[in-house]
Amino acid sequence: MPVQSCDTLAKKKCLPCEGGVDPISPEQAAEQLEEFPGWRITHEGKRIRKEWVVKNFTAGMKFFEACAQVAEADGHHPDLHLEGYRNVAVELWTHAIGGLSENDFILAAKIDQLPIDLK
Ligand SMILES: C[C@H](O)[C@H](O)[C@H]1CNC2=NC(N)=NC(=O)C2=N1
Repeated sequence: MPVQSCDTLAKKKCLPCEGGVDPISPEQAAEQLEEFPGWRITHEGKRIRKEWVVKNFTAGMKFFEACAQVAEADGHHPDLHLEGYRNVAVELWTHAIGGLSENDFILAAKIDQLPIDLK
């Protein structure tokens, strides 16, 4: 996958993924993440993750609702974490291939454009 800007990726739509393709390599993922401030690679290169501290629990839930809208529109879904009532994390990976695909970076770009009430 060639390195793309967040803007370019945010204009794309996730494609249905039923498996049968190789995940993006950790090296390619690291290169692509240079375009994504605040995101990092986890799980030996199989996921990407970003964390925020939001104003309060409601702000976290509102952010998750906005993430849900984007996920449902694109048919690709994040893992959402809300701990300690305001520590929010989003993890993205393509379950069908057990690793990262372009879909994960498309969704990350769209999630980064969502409103979020920070602490
Ligand atoms: C057909 C459709 O692409 C699949 O059911 C989708 C749904 N959402 C998904 N979300 C994520 N993160 N990974 C998947 O493999 C996935 N598969």
